[in-house]
Amino acid sequence: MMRTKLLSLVPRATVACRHMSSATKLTTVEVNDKTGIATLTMNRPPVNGLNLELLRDLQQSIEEIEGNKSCGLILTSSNPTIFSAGLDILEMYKPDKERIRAFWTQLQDVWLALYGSSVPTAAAINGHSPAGGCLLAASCEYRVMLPKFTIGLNETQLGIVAPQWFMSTYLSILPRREAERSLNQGRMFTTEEALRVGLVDEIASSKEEALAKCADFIATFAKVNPLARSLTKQQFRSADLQQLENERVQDLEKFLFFINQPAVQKGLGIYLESLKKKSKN
Ligand SMILES: CC/C=C\C/C=C\C/C=C\C=C\CC(=O)SCCNC(=O)CCNC(=O)[C@H](O)C(C)(C)COP(=O)(O)OP(=O)(O)OC[C@H]1O[C@@H](n2cnc3c(N)ncnc32)[C@H](O)[C@@H]1OP(=O)(O)O
Repeated sequence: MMRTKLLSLVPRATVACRHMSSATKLTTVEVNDKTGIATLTMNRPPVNGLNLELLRDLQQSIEEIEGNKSCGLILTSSNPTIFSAGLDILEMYKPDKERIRAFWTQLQDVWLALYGSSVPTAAAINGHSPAGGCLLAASCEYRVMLPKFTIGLNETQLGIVAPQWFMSTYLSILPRREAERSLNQGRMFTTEEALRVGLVDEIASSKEEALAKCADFIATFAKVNPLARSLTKQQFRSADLQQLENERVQDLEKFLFFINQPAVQKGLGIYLESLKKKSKN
């Protein structure tokens, strides 16, 4: 394994990091030698749109962290204002038949790996986090968010329906009434609102502070037996994980049927146009 000191890329207070993966282009993994915590950074400009390749790299990085006996995983973004814009709409608009199957299957794999991860997980949400971005953050056990950003499962606003496992992820954090209402509304929460409803656990004023708070959360497990901790986590999450495992093929077919509806394609086209117009103004 390649061991590179990345002192210039990390805050001064951090002692040393092992750069575990450099082969992947869209994610990086750095393990802090002192704490043993791995930081997984998404790096797909301009908005960390979750396309097939980013999802593949995410899964590879999660597996790398699991296999490397890291004490925990912190998910974050290299973009200073966007954690992740969610699924790359270009994967779903006028899709290629084979690629869209691979894309959705890969998204399932990433969720199974992250939601079911055996190590403690936290998200340092250093920017906007709509839809699939929110799903990733919500799949972690703890969330620290920077002010003046937004987060939420906004699928209904785009005319699409969040599948059951997106809902289960919300329900693992939010009270049922809040989860149902905000999913139906496609509500995006400001950082402060997200804290109030419990969608995020803490607010930090900088990315460094968010990473430190995530590391503090992970450190709360330092004296807990790791096997007891991970089996307990698994028991909490196994029904949700098992449900998708059992229904993977049906879930894929439902997604393909839904996304290929002319009305859904039309809606996605209009939404993409509105995003493009906005970015030109
Ligand atoms: C019964 C049920 C059965 C099955 C289930 C069926 C269906 C479920 C299917 C799908 C589930 C989908 C979940 C998703 O994740 S959908 C994606 C939702 N994402 C969004 O709505 C976010 C949209 N983007 C934004 O709000 C903003 O871009 C921003 C806040 C993230 C960032 O704002 P900025 O002002 O900083 O940047 P922009 O100028 O807006 O964007 C720059 C650039 O990026 C393009 N872009 C933005 N987001 C996306 C995206 N998600 N996909 C693709 N492209 C995106 C944007 O168009 C700009 O492009 P140009 O520079 O103009 O080329």
